[in-house]
Amino acid sequence: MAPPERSLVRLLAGWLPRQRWFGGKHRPIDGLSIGTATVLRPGDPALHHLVLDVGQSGVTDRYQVLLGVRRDLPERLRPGEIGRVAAAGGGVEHVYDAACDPELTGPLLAHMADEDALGPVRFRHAPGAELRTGLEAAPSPAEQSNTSLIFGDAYICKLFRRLAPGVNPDLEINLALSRQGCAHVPAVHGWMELEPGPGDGGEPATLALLSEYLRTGTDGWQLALTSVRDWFAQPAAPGAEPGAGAVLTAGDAGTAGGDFAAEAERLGAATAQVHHDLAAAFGVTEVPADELRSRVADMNDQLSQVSEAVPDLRPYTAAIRDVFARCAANARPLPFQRVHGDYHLGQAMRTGTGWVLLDFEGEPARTPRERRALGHPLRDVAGMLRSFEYAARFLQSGEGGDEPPAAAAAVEQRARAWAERNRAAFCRGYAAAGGPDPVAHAGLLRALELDKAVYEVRYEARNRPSWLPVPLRTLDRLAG
Ligand SMILES: Nc1ncnc2c1ncn2[C@@H]1O[C@H](COP(=O)(O)OP(=O)(O)O)[C@@H](O)[C@H]1O
Ligand SMILES: O=P(O)(O)O[C@H]1O[C@H](CO)[C@@H](O[C@H]2O[C@H](CO)[C@@H](O)[C@H](O)[C@H]2O)[C@H](O)[C@H]1O
Repeated sequence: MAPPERSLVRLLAGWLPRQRWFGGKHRPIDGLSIGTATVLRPGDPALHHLVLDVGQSGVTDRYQVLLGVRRDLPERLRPGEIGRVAAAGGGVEHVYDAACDPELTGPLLAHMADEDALGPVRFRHAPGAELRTGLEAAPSPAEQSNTSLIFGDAYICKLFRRLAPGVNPDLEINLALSRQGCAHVPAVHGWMELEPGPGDGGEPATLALLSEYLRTGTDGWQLALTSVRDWFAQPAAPGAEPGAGAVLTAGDAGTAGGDFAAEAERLGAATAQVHHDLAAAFGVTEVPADELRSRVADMNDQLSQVSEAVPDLRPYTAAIRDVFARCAANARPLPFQRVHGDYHLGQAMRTGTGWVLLDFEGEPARTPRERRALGHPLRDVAGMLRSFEYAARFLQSGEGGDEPPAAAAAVEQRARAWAERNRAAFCRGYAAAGGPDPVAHAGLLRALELDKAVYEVRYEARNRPSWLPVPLRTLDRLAG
């Protein structure tokens, strides 16, 4: 690529907001500059590693991009094209998203095996790990906040897109849990990091995490949706009129072909085990009641911000505030610890040997400090309970579509029965394996679930507006 890079910056400013992983889609980009640019592979095709400083509403975020540069762009790479720039020796070159080019991403593995350092980009492997190199990488088709590359059937490498200073909690927690001998996380094989610049506090920022690829795994979200589909395909109970009350119950949801409850219970147990190991690795702090009250104040702040931004939330805000107020009024000292922080069915994979938990990065919209903050483990339980609600309601059409009210009520009743059965099973498994009993902490759990639902309203409004009805649909009951 030829300097100056002004035309590249312009191209990137147009391309970024169209990327699933770009966290600032809801705000215009006020300024974009290239923080670091490192050639990881010269020639044609070339691989450039860029850290971009993206200014939006007075805040600057750092994003990582891998750019491929070629004189001729083969058809298969066209979907990733970002644009054309002037070439150093005259003429033009194509710039594209290198994540879709195995010729460029394959060598990342060899760099990790050799622990290379190229400019500020350092490659590391886990202590004692002997990496298999020469594997072809393909971008993962998963719906995700970052970009993952799958190397053969051996490794998955997650390229963190929005960078935060210091070690990423996903790497930090996976390494710590592996050291504890935790069976519910994938093995860490390597990572990439960026040398700290001035003002980074001397700690390298994690750029990528290379983990064991769980080739026998199916993600919990897909498994749950299969079960929900089966459940919705069941004929109505004999004599039942569509919409008639009390026809289908949580117990009936267990008679459907693909019952998920046993898996939900095992997932609850795995979650409790991971919480136990997190406590062993990072410790537990008994926080005073005031700390919980201060967290509730943060929950109220988030509620105000989201209802300001998303008017559909406003009808529920008063009821949500009441639940938060009751939680604050009943506050007492609680044991806080490191938790997952963004726990849902897509963060758990069912493998041949049991459930494995993924992605300990925390919620993408939170600051690095918030992501690392200690919390009550029921926060994760609340996240997963929300996910059962999501799965149950995912197949419901739009806002009820053109269905007559009675049919819509019957559908809602089925969704509720599936969610109730699996929520209860998960909580049972969690408590039986030693986690704090969700039933005994009902007020706290309800407040945490509502807080998560408010977060989801903002997440969906920003990232997937067509999904917004999903969290809204559950607020009526949860806040009532
Ligand atoms: N170790 C793994 N083995 C197999 N698939 C994985 C693994 N880690 C993640 N995945 C798949 O990739 C998806 C996204 O991973 P995740 O870590 O949640 O990424 P993100 O933080 O970008 O959302 C998961 O839902 C799962 O389907
Ligand atoms: O990308 P991440 O996995 O880090 O998490 C973000 O995206 C999730 C969606 O991909 C989002 O989860 C919400 O949708 C799920 C269904 O797709 C559902 O199971 C979750 O319960 C619901 O919160 C998550 O909130 C967000 O942080």
